[in-house]
Amino acid sequence: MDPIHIDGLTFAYGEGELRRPVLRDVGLRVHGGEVVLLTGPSGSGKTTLLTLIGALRGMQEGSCRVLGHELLGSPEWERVVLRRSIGFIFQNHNLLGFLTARQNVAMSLELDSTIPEAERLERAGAMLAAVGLAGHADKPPSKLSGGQRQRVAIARALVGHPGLVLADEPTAALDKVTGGEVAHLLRDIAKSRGTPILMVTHDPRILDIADRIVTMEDGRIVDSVPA
Ligand SMILES: Nc1ncnc2c1ncn2[C@@H]1O[C@H](COP(=O)(O)OP(=O)(O)OP(=O)(O)O)[C@@H](O)[C@H]1O
Repeated sequence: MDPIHIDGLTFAYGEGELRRPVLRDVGLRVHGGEVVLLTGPSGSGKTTLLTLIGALRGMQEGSCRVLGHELLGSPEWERVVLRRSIGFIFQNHNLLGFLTARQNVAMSLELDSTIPEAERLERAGAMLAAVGLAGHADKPPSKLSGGQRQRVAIARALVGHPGLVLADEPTAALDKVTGGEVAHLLRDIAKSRGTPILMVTHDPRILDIADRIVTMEDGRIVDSVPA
């Protein structure tokens, strides 16, 4: 089964007279190992769709199957289980300032109590080396550049071998060269592991990392083309 399989997904914010539909009859598949970029005008519903797929928001109508879990009507415990299988990367990295890069990455392995702390830190160090930060593992985020912080966020999202990566504008705060490097790095690591990526982006400079580009307008998917 595809890691993401959505049919007839409709979603609205607000209730009664204030109810505002933002997603209308969305259907989307993301295949194993595929890198899909989700693009479209501001307000077209991209982030809302990503948060529904990531089980960060409750479904209202339609079917949304992610890594084998149907999210319509799913209980919170199942959504928690699913979220642990997803690597999330956001625009503002969300690293904890009082921890080192290595500790930030290791933290995402803490949910698995079978991994001893020494191994968590070792795996975090290896993952930081894989994103080119071997010499920076013991620095706090404040001592790193924007691009380096986003690499830490990539390491944190991937260290637990997630079944899916969801990224929301991961390069928006970076300059052109750094944004391109970070996007390619994420793509290369995910491809080498066969991990699918769904990434919301406005950034035309990184469209070349995609296998497929999906365009949304006014809550609907209007285009889905191989890159
Ligand atoms: N929590 C919320 N409550 C009410 N309305 C919301 C909420 N979040 C988003 N919206 C509205 O839903 C619509 C879709 O927003 P969404 O953030 O999903 O779009 P987007 O395509 O990701 O936009 P952008 O590219 O600007 O981030 C917008 O009109 C937005 O104002």
